[in-house]
Amino acid sequence: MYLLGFDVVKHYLAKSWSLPVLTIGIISFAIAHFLFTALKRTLEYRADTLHGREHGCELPPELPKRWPLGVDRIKELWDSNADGRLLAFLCSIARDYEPRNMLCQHLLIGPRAFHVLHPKNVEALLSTNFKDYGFGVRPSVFAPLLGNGIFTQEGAAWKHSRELLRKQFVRAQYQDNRCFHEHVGNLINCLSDGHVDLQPLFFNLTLDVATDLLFGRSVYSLRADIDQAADNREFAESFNVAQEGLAKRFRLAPFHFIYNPSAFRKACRNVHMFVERYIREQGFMDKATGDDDKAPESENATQQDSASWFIRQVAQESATETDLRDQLLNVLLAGRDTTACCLSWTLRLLVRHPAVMERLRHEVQTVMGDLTSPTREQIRAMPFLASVVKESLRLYPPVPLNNREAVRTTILPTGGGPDGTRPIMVRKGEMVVFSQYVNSRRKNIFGQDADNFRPERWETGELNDVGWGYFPFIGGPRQCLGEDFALMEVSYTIVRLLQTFRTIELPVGEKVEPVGAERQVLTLVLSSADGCKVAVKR
Ligand code: HEM
Repeated sequence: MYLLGFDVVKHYLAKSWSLPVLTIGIISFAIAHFLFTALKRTLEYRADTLHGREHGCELPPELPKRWPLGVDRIKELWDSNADGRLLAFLCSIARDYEPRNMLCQHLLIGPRAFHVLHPKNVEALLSTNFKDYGFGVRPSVFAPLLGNGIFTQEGAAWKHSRELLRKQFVRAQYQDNRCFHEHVGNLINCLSDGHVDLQPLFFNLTLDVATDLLFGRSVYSLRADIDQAADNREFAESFNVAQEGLAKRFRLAPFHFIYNPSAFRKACRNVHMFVERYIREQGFMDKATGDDDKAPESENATQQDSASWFIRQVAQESATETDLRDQLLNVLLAGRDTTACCLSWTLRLLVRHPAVMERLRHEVQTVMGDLTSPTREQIRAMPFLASVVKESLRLYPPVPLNNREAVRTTILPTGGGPDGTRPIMVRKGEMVVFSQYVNSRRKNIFGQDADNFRPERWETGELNDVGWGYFPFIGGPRQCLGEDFALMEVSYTIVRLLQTFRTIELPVGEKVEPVGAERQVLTLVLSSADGCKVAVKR
């Protein structure tokens, strides 16, 4: 075909009159293509408008703005982000829409974006009309580090990855807590009586645990000052740099390609080489694993069997070494920072609420007595601990802000029109933003004390019908696969810290601000700008 086309072009060029004819032909084709596309878009737009009218759709109000194109709003957004208070700013806007639970805004550049607050709209977005939405530019933002894995895929490829990984996570739920024991021990060994910032240590902990689970080999970043191997250290550092790069690209969204410095590329390369080398050394792609593999729950399984079991199972269904590498890195990214942030915010809240800390200590002591190393059953017998973590995830969801892009024109069930009850049409290519952080502070969802840390609200039954008002792990088909694992890791760590240290309290002179008033760092996840400083005593 190609050669045939080439011959035709050559034939025309050979004739003296052919060049102008060719030029006119190309210009005519371009104009025809433009007109055809414009006509197609106009017809689609009209058909969508009609569809919206038939369903009684109306737009929600626009975000009030003083300057053309809402430049004032964009500036406010920028300033509040630089000040570490972007989410507080979004909450202040949402307050104006409280009774309707819906707002709409136009971005300076790019398509219209709807910010949904109403639980019915969140449900439509993440569950009922799941198929109408995609990730937009997310896959290409994350591609340099994550390639092609569950976190970046959509459609059939995502379904395959989801099924593959889901099986491993279901099995992982039967595991005992051996996977946490060693690393939480290393964390505790880093702490001596006195003041410490727990936040960076929690990031090390969750990296060590996640690499152990996924690769069958921890990078032991908590042993960096003792005996961490050089290649592990290089991996841990490179992974941090690569992840910071992804966060920067994420903020640039459609212009993410602008950010691709050599340090970022080098960090991604190092991470890839580390994982590939390990896959090759262990022969994960060569060994056909089968039923005789000792599953982690089997009685004869050793710690090593449990540790490399995950990677062997994923290897079995990965076509190439790169596929396997990408899947592992996707899960590592999904599970590492999120869990560290949850731990950090929970401890920050606990030291600022001594009565809650005291009640939690009492529960841990009652269930555990003199036993250390809590089992899954023991952790499940601590309902107050579960409420504390749930409340911390409500006020500080590690993924506080998220979005989807409509892949076809679709409808949100409520929030449009003057009384805020009409459905809203979302046209193909428009964005929908959703935020657990903002929703968590809605008084018409969580009551008058929505801003306060009160774990008891999860015990009284007052939130039995909260439904899609609470979604820190989102929900629907793309619900977090690591939820159970993360909750176990967080709970295990808190129990061990409380058992080891007689007191864990706010250091003298540390600020006590109202919940949500502190400075925050928003990357892909939400962390505290001032860390998690505590005073510990054995
Ligand atoms: C407190 C800790 C965690 C929180 C709050 C959390 C939250 C989330 C959220 C909000 C998503 C959806 C992202 C989106 O689609 O835009 C997600 C997806 C995911 N999470 Fe988690 N996560 C946590 C821990 C973990 C852990 C420990 C793992 C694994 C070890 C993990 C594995 C995954 C995976 C594989 C997905 C992708 C699911 C899919 O797209 O089908 N997460 N998580």
